[in-house]
Amino acid sequence: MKKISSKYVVWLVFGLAFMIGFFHRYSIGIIADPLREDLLLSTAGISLLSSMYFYTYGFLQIPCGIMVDAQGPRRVVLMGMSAVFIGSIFFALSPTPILLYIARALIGFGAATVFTSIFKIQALWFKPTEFATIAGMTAVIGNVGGMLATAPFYHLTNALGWRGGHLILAIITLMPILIIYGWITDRPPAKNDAEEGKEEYKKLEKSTEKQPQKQLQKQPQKITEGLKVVVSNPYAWVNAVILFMVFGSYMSFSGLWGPHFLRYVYEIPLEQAANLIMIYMAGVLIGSPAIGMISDRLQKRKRVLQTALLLLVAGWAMMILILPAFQKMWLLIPVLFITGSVSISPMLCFTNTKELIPQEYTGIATGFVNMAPFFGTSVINSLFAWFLRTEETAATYQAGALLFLLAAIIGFTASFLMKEGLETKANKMH
Ligand SMILES: NCCCC[C@H](N)C(=O)NCC(=O)O
Repeated sequence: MKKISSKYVVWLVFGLAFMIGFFHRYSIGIIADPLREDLLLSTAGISLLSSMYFYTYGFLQIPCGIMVDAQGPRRVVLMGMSAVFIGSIFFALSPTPILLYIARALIGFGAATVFTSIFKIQALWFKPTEFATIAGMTAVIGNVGGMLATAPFYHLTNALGWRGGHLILAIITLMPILIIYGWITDRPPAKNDAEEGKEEYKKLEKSTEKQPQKQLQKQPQKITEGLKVVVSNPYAWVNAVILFMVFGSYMSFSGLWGPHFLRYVYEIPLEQAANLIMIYMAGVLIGSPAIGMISDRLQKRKRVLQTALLLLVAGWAMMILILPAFQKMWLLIPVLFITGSVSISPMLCFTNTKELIPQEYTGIATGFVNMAPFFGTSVINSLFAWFLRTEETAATYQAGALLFLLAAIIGFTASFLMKEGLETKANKMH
């Protein structure tokens, strides 16, 4: 069977898998009420059900990265998406809450395989100077999945019920499984390397081992070596710290505290506050590829990220401290948009980590730094809740939101410790 040779099509198919994973991440809120009624779940039960995904997803990032480096992204995603497929069917047919939890954990496990895989695909198929742009697009495609899990999923489940909705999701999951199985290879066909023609691309290919997955299969000690290479790299830790702080705040604001912060601090109805979060998310969607493109054009990661993080500090300061004093709603809209667009700038940390670690360990490296935002979110969410322990007022929400400002300042400061990956690779080549 003729394999797909367009890197964009390959990326798009993996992107579809990423989108499905993101969809599941945010799907529980919409079906919480019917789940409560049908399976007698409490609020704590709903929260646990939603968290099952995050726990498995976060903890499995490094194991998934190891598998991706050892087995190649194609096999790992096939296995992962099959787990999502089976999990969706179990979810749809679950007669008891316990089976529902198991199904959700299975979905989380499957979805966890996709991010490290898509980054490996990007590393194997795209030129280093295209990497930040395509990584930015990956974040967009994921967020589109998250958006589809809101109103469109509401309408789907209104028509078919939560069980029917999950059966439809299972059918959609078959699409990337079948395409990847039949038409996708881990690496571009050899002739594509020649077609690329760029010196830089050829040199990079030479500088990395041709068949890393076979070697890893034969030498399990290479996995330990890969872990050592990644964990002992101080620059990978710097990127993890920035991701912990900035993505932790981004997920905490957009996923939990944002609407209530705006409601209390700007004295607006919750519905209007939720609409304003959409402005922040629009900033994320536009900022992600834009920042990646600027970074690829300038061939700089550190400087671009630093500029974005400085804007982020200014954005949070305006939103938390300055604008509430003046109650200028019209200014809040551009500030939210700009803060959203720079909140996503740490996508460059994934690109930077990938550039500092040999290509054979891209999976482990991506998995290692991708754990940080999940821990960051849970720590920031809990600390924020601490500020609200006695009462929920404008002052307590403002105090909690200062965590976002503090996290941005820490992220910005940490960015001075980053090392330019593109320069490092170029220097090694000469
Ligand atoms: N709204 C969720 C934030 C996601 C951050 C980022 N765009 C991303 O894709 N991270 C990787 C992941 O596995 O979630």
